[in-house]
Amino acid sequence: MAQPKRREDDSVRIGVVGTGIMGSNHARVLADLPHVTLVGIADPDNVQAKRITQALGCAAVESLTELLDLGVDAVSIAAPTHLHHQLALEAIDRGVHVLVEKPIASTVGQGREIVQAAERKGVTLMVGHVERFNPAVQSVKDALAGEEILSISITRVGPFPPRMSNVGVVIDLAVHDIDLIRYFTDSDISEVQPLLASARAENEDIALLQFRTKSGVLAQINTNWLTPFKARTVHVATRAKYVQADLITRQVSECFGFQPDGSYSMRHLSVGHAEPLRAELMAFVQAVKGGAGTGVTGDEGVASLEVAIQCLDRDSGAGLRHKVPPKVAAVS
Ligand SMILES: NC(=O)C1=CN([C@@H]2O[C@H](COP(=O)(O)OP(=O)(O)OC[C@H]3O[C@@H](n4cnc5c(N)ncnc54)[C@H](OP(=O)(O)O)[C@@H]3O)[C@@H](O)[C@H]2O)C=CC1
Ligand SMILES: O=C1CO[C@H](CO)[C@@H](O)[C@@H]1O
Repeated sequence: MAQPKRREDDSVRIGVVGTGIMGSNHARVLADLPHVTLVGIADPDNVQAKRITQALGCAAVESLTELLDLGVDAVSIAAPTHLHHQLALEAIDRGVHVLVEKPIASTVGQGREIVQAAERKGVTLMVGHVERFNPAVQSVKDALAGEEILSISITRVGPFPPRMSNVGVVIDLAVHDIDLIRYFTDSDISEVQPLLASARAENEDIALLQFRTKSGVLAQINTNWLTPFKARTVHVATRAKYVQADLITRQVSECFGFQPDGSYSMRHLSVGHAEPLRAELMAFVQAVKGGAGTGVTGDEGVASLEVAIQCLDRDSGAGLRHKVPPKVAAVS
């Protein structure tokens, strides 16, 4: 068994809440970060928590309350989305800094309550929109500096994650890209035109979303849980360039120098190698220690969730008719 990591004098004591896909990754990265002591992991599934804590050398507990009782400065909440509100409020109430996975909560009202509670208690609140720390996203953002953006098109598709419950593709996946559209344009979204359908899953699993930002940029998101492989691409047209990125392979290129005869030049852009989650958690630790934060704030998390909820509210509902009809029992 690995030895428990000793607390360094200036280290931040952090606990992880939830040891599913994302929580295991938070724990793995935090255990390896300088100036951090991974105190423990809370998950009602104690078998899973113990498996991870034995490898990382920290405590396994069954609830956030027990984790807080161990004495932590901060928690990273990676439990299912519908629990973010209750868990974040409990941690904040105990004066503990919070990184909460995206989306900040299930409803805008809950998200705002988390933001207000953090402000009242004077604790750091960050939302885990990890794509902001994807080096390919950084490269796109750099390429857009000083450009007049005209349109953005983002695709985020893949197979249905069987463990998924309570949320559909808009809240679970499109919220990443709503955040990216707001980030790339430095603008809020003012118009929303959604088309949703629920083909195989209980909640919407196909979403074609169109937006206009306050700054006048047109944007679209194509997301679904029907594609057998994962794809995440970004295309941005500006007055002078066309920037394209594959967020998985981290290849980013730009076309420029458009000529009247249709010819143009193209170049590949340099992209860093940092692990996005490590960069995000380092930013959180830095913010907890009083440094300037570079992560997504609670207000930004709420703003992106608000647009996602508008998409759900404004869809006509007609798409739900695409649902696979229940099998008719054979007549004997
Ligand atoms: N930023 C990103 O790219 C990603 C973000 N996420 C976000 O992370 C969050 C978790 O997703 P994911 O890891 O896929 O989900 P999982 O279902 O894989 O894991 C969630 C874990 O939390 C546990 N849990 C349930 N209730 C509690 C509780 N009260 N306290 C502590 N743990 C609890 C679950 O246990 P049990 O199974 O027993 O219920 C499960 O082990 C979601 O909000 C999701 O949106 C997810 C993937 C990527
Ligand atoms: O990006 C992601 C990968 O897929 C997961 C399941 O749909 C999401 O929760 C997550 O945000």
